[in-house]
Amino acid sequence: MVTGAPATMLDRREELTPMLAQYVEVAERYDDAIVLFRVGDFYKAFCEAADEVARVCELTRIEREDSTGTYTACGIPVDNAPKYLKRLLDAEYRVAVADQVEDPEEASGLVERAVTQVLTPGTVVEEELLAEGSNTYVACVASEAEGTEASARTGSGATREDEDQNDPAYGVAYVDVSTGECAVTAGDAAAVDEELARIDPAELLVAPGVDPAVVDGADCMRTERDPETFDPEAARGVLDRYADPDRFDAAERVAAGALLSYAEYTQGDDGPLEYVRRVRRYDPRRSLRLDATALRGLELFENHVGSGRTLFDTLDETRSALGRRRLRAWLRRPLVDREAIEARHDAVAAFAERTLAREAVRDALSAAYDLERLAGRISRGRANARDLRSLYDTLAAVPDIREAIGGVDALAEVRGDLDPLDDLRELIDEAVVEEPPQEITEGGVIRAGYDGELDEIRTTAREGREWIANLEERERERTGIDNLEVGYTQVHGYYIEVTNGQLEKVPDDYTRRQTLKNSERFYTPELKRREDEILGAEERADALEYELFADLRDRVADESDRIGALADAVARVDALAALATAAVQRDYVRPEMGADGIALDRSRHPVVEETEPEFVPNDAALPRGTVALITGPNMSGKSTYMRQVALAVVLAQAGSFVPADAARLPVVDRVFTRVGASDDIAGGESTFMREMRELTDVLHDATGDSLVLLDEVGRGTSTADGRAIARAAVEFLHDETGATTLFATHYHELTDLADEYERVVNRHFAATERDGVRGSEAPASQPETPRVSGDEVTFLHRIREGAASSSYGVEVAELAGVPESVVARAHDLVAADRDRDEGEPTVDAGSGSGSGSAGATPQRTLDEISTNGHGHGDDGGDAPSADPEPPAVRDDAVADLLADLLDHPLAETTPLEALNALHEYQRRAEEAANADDAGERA
Ligand SMILES: Nc1ncnc2c1ncn2[C@@H]1O[C@H](COP(=O)(O)OP(=O)(O)OP(=O)(O)O)[C@@H](O)[C@H]1O
Repeated sequence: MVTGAPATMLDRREELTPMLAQYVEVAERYDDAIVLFRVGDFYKAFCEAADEVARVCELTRIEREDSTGTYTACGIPVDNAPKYLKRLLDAEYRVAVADQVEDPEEASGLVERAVTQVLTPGTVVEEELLAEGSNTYVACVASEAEGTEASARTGSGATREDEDQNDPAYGVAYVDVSTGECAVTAGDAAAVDEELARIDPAELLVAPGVDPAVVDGADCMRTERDPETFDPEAARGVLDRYADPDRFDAAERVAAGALLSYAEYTQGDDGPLEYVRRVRRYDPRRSLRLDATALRGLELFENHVGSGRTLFDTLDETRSALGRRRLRAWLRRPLVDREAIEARHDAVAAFAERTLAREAVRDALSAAYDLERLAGRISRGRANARDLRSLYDTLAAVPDIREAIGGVDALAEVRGDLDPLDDLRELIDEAVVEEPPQEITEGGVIRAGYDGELDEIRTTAREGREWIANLEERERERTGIDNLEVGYTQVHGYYIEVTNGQLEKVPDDYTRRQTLKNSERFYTPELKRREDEILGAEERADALEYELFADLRDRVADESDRIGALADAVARVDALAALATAAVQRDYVRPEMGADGIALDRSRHPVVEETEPEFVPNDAALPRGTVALITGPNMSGKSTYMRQVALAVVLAQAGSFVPADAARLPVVDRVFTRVGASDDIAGGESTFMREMRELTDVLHDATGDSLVLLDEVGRGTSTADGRAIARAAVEFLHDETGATTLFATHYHELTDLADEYERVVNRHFAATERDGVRGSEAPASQPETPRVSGDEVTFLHRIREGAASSSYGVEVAELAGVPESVVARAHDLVAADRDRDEGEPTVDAGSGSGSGSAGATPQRTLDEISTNGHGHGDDGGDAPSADPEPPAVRDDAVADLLADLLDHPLAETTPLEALNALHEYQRRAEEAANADDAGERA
């Protein structure tokens, strides 16, 4: 990274020209940024900074030579700056833009320049650099106990319980500098992780005392700040400019204060950001909690595989950037207050029932500009006349929206908030012409009739121009020179031109101004006077227009609270109309809230159904506290089913209708997931370690009001361990947490739990396969016609009562194109395994990681191991040579080992302890095996 003052320039400091010396001076103050200097129509960088700008932006460098020697320079054209600035930001640069802060014409000597803005990924406000329908946040994490104390407490030796008691309160603050939205909350380390996942900042500031592990999950640019900005008193001082600091906790104060001080710094350090009108303090528990794993697992906003579509994409029927951001926020933080949820459902229902009103509203919204960002620009003094006209156009759409939803009770509240700001609209319309120019310093902005003085000046200028327009004719008549012409040049002003042949007719009051080859140019005293008058008037008019405009902009800025409130209402209307549109177009149903458990009739997965032409709807009946064990072949639809149940919950609580024929849903406090292919190895953790970490979170934090999705828990380790962990987890969820749980598993023996535990139920996914190979679902017993094609498995994607008997791993391997010989061999092994088990359910070859299907050791069931010690008899000639004979083990040692494993208090085990424990269990298993071998040899 090349930031601050370029080294070469520092070395030659004494010799630099005044302008380069000025560059070095500014660059030294912004040593964390690459500094760009406004010179003419370019933003320029010099020496090493120039080399870097040229490299990142793919621009040419130029060699410059002056009295002090040669140096390189690189310029970004001002007109096309956003494109290049974006490249620098993408390369994780902060860019300090130094503008001329003095009129070059008035400057004596070097024009004064100062940094007017520091562009950073999280604080950009340029329209061209911002994503339209989403927020760009910069966030800050600080801890209450600054310094070493805080980090010492979260050291890895602590158990979760210890952590809970001692965990310092962290403050998390975030701000969108383009809209002024700013909020802050506090919580423990886990809450920080969860909040950062939801905020999804583009840039993060971390206070010095915060343990780096706490912010590990945030995948964005880190920004270092001077430790002093995190000083509690300094932070309080900054926050005080925006809100009463005593409303916040110590950690919140530090986070918000340090953050706002950074935001001010990036906007040119001109003091408080007027458009950050409030610092909202919120409690994450007042919304349905979705941590990073859940957001990812449910693919709300991101999808790394498959169609690439997300839940948000599917629902996004909004018509404005405001609405789009709001819908995102609703999905990110669904509600937990039943009344509030039902109020949203009422509003969506009202829109869903009224097609005309809905379409009228959506049409009107299409004309709406991004009010929040407009208001931001207006308050920052960066709005031009076109921005004010955009505000006018948006305000002009409001009455139509109000009219369309008039008289609808469920929409009365939002209608009431849709204040069309008539006074402001009239003011703008009176002041600003309909199609103003881009520039606000060159006139043509203010309407006639708005200001008496301006009108007078303009009249003077106009009369002057009229007088000049008629001059040619008058002078031709007066002098008898037929070809006399009146013209104007930038340099010489107005002139009367007479060709050489007519010069003798020139009257006495003509004064020579310029001699050309074939003609002479003259002026008269009156022409000169008029010229001065016109030019003076135009200049004064431009200056006055600018003044009037700036004044108007300030008056509009004074109304930013009202504009903000209107923006909020427009965002709500758009999001509600969008949800209604999605509901109507995709046939969603209004959920009945407050049920004691989940009951979905013919529910669908909102995203998969869009791409799957024959999506099979499925019911879900899960009374509160049910643990549903879901078995079935690979690819049969288990993950999809679990996700669709969770998505119904999320959608309902976000205010949406849900994809089902009927839905009765509880209000859930938290959705936990450990679903699907989250085998990404983030942060260098092993897959299993990550899985256990996620499981720990679930077991630790789930409540009776939570919904838990677990997919193939334990598959990251050996079958026996995985099975033990899965069983223990089910027992714990049933006995201790009481969370409603969907648990997909390939460990068929877990299905026995349904006999032992009251609220454990079995569900399975059916498939048919070529005749006679396996008797999973006898085609005749099925209500629907089974889809058997050739000798392939056909998935019915239909959930049923009871447990599956088979997992079809080998068939799936075949579908996936695993070589025929391997498939054939795997079939043989599965058959041999089944013969041995005599119908006893076992873990299928091909389950979990799928390794079993390609020739690994067939696994024995838990019961086999614990009851007779020796799982398998002789395999005879059928056994593959690679298959070692299962080690004979001593019953007592194994029984003890299993008992310990099953009793292991998972909920109180940190991931590290889990690994250690596993290591110990493995050691004991080996010891038992060796002891037995030794016994046999003796
Ligand atoms: N109800 C359904 N109707 C139609 N197609 C479905 C349905 N459910 C799932 N599918 C399709 O089946 C495929 C497999 O689904 P899914 O990943 O849910 O299976 P799975 O049982 O979880 O598989 P695995 O055990 O291998 O993880 C997906 O591509 C999906 O599009």
